[in-house]
Amino acid sequence: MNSFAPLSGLTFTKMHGLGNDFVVVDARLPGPRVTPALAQSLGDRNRGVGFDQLAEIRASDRADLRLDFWNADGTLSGACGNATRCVAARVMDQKGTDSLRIETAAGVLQALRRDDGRISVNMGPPQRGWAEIPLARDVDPLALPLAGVPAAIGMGNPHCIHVVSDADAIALDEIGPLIEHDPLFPQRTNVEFVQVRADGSLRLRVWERGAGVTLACGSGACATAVATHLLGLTPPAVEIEMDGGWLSIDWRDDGVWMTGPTAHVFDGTLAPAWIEAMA
Ligand SMILES: N[C@@H](CCC[C@H](N)C(=O)O)C(=O)O
Repeated sequence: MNSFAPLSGLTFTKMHGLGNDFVVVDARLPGPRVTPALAQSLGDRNRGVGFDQLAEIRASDRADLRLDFWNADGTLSGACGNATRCVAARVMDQKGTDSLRIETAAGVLQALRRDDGRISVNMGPPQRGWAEIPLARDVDPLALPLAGVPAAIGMGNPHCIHVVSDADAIALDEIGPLIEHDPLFPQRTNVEFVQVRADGSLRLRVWERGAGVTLACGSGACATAVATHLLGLTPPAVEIEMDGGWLSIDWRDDGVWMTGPTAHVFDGTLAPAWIEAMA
């Protein structure tokens, strides 16, 4: 017997989509419930496991499963595109299927495995009205009264998209938190800086609400593709390069489809003593 094996505790799976990394916990199994404090402690990259988001699987009577998303700061989000694709990939592997329906706070989402192994999720229609995004007051979501005149789009979570000439020149870790907490966003916001390249692809960098700079953001890529299309800069289907790699986004009649790779990194068990010390 491995003498380092924990006796019992909370099991989890570590996954990532383009370096946007996740701890996946199956709350249908016995074990401690996820709370804001547990999410925050688990998200600590030094004292916990570390993640951008924690995806909590729960039972659903409307779909194959339900997912709830926790940010590293212990707050909940209505959507997480990359975690949805990652969990879909793992569950499809386990069930031997190529399609899955996943209930989220933003609705029931369809996930599919493509022939090349990439996973697609239909994130549903974007929210374009100021109250649904939500914004604090009635302003034009495509021309916000903020520096740089960014656009706001909801994908089950709020996004503030800035079109810039050089996305790599932006001091994301300085500007990101200021916009995340701007009073125009009553639920705070994710913050995107996007550059439209000569070949029609997009270069995107994201400051995530509740997580900071991440290597990729699925809902951010969807919101950005919607915004650049509405602004007349791109067709409805576009390739987006983030720091962690590429996502294909396609805004169709039935919703915004997002396609990209996923990776299963490892499975683990939290030591009971760690859980007790954290409580
Ligand atoms: N990484 C995500 C978005 C996660 C949630 C976000 N930080 C929020 O609070 O809305 C994605 O892939 O969509």
